[in-house]
Amino acid sequence: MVLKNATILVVDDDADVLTALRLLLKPLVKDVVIEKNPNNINSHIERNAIDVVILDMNFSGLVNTGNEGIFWLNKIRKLKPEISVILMTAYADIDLAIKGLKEGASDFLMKPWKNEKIIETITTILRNKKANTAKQDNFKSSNIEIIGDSDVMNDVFVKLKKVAPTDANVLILGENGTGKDLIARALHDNSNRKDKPFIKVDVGALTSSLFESELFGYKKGAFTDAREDRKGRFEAANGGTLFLDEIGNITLGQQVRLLTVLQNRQVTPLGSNEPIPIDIRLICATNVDPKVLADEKKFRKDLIYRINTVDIIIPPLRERGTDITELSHHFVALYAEKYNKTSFSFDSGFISKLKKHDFPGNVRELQYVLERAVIMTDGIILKPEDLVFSSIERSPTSKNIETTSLNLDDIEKNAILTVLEKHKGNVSKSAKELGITRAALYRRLDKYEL
Ligand SMILES: Nc1ncnc2c1ncn2[C@@H]1O[C@H](COP(=O)(O)OP(=O)(O)OP(=O)(O)O)[C@@H](O)[C@H]1O
Repeated sequence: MVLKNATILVVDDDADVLTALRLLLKPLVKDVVIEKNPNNINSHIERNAIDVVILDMNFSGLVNTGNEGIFWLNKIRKLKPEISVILMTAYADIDLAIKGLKEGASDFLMKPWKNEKIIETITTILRNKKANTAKQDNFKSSNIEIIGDSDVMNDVFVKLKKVAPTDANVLILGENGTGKDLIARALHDNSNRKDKPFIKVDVGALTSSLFESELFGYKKGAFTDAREDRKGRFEAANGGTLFLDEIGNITLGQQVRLLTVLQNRQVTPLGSNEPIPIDIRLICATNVDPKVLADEKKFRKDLIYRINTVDIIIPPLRERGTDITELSHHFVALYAEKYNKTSFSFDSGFISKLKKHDFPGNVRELQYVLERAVIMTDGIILKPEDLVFSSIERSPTSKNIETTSLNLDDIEKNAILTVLEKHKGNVSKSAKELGITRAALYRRLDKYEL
């Protein structure tokens, strides 16, 4: 796909290396240009539309600058900053390669190289470039970067681009952790309402008594604890977007109340007789199987029609092909920065191990696994052993749990695992049953390393 249209320049003073790389890449890319003498880099990049340069770091003393690779890297960056540079280095020069990353190289490869690693590195660089250009054209958002270049995700992006500027109600469907929240925000950020509020409510986690007061607001004295007037979330979102998450988990009674507000386009706070007109764009999301939503005993058809002018189905991570590579580079770079670590490179088995896992917790699970890997590793090359998959995503069984202990932590851990098992790993439902927020449940999952 991206490789097919790429032109690669390989610069190395070893003729065998040039031949081997040309033979490897020629069938995959548009063109491979090879060059022994780095002094000619300039004319190649002026003459050809080079996408990626694979650059050796040692050129038997052609220039005397400490290191030739870094010298030529800087030249390329100065002349054509849009060209990506991959440094080729021997293991002993790894510190220099890291210096190269800091100076703008996209990645480095170690000699002797593995063919699949070279192809994967080039593909990732080209994909990131393409995704960034596409995002600049399509989905500009100040703080959201939605990674993905698989066909299934590109279909999602095409739909998002069409729907975002309209006021259509959108229903986002997808498993836990697929990015529904992120997509909802992106829809708002790319709509005409972007300068107005974006209000998210996790309706699935609201108890029946909280549902109305939270959504519709209340007047002072409406019930015992109502010590002052409080705006509901509908009113808070006025002019902007209201995002109702976990909509598939609300009761039939709650569905009726929601439908009434949506039909009348007005809310009446508890304890008041004066309806307030509301102007919101509604986005809903759920991880509930669409078949359940189609079951009239569980979900009202009239409500579904109202919230679902357009539906967007976010595919699970295991169906997104090589997006996993791109997301991994993204998260590893993010966490390397967060934890003040150096740039990381991936051992060839690292991505293979990720690809073999089926990620029931989707992108969120990948994110946690990579954050843990970045924190725990001592090296600069991430290896398969650095990946530890969490057991909570694989419906845990209470058989593993110490049930006789009366230690409070054990009891809490036990309760969490039991509830997670009951709800097949669904964090929202589990949090609701445990009587805590999703954030509080995630904190405990972290605490018990579940
Ligand atoms: N395509 C993506 N690119 C970058 N980050 C992503 C992507 N998809 C998801 N994420 C990240 O993964 C995490 C989980 O995403 P998000 O909360 O949007 O999922 P969700 O489907 O709403 O989950 P849940 O069903 O549990 O509410 C977030 O940190 C989000 O930023």
